[in-house]
Amino acid sequence: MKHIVGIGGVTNSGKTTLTSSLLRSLPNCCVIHQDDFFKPQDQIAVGEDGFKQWDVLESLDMEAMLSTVRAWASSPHKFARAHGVSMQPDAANTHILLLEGFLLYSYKPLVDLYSRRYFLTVPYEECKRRRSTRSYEVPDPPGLFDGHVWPMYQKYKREMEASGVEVVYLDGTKSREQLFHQVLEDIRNLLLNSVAGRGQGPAGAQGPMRHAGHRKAQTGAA
Ligand SMILES: Nc1ncnc2c1ncn2[C@@H]1O[C@H](COP(=O)(O)OP(=O)(O)O)[C@@H](O)[C@H]1O
Ligand SMILES: O=C(O)c1ccc[n+]([C@@H]2O[C@H](COP(=O)([O-])O)[C@@H](O)[C@H]2O)c1
Repeated sequence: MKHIVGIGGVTNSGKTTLTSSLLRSLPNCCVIHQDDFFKPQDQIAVGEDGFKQWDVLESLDMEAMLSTVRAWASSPHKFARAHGVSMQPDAANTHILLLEGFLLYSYKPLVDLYSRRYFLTVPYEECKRRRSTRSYEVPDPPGLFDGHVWPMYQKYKREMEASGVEVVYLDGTKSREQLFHQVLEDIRNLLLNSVAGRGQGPAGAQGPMRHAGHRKAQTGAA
């Protein structure tokens, strides 16, 4: 059984933190981080507001990300081996791919492939506070959060909701432990139900995917 699980949501909501914990606890689990698919800086458009437009789908090479997902789907064993994930013999038929990122559910070719779509939220003030302590490869210029990051988050979230994509909202102000246990239990139920033949997700993975090369991917041993 192949399952693609999305860990999406606003910047600094705890996506990477949660994903790392899940990766250590789920069997035969690989991960792809959307941040690894940012285009080079010189390809990022500058908006009328003067800011580089990092927080739009066009700033990401989503075709390359999709190819990486397809590589996993076409041969999860091979993908796991290539990324140092050792197979758990007692769960040999279970394969999980975590996709982690801030714009996971806005790219149409991927949106139906998830067995579960989690979406972490944090309120504006907390998000801004966490973001101010974060250092990215390209540091935030003054005013970026209010002028670009938060408005784009709101725009994409509104569009996602309007398009009817089904997500499971998670409150990113809960403790790391609470979030981890909540999601781990939910995914374990998902796995049990799919083994029992009930509530099977789309397992994007089951579709007619061909193997495709990938640019960057990270994985973790279960
Ligand atoms: N549940 C949580 N409660 C409080 N702070 C958190 C929580 N999860 C993560 N953080 C902190 O928030 C910041 C962003 O976390 P991170 O996992 O990198 O978020 P994201 O991947 O969504 O940008 C980090 O400083 C991290 O330690
Ligand atoms: O990783 C990078 O190279 C990078 C370069 C410029 C900007 N970012 C920011 O990365 C944010 C998304 O990542 P995250 O982990 O905060 O959800 C997004 O809000 C961008 O503004 C990230």
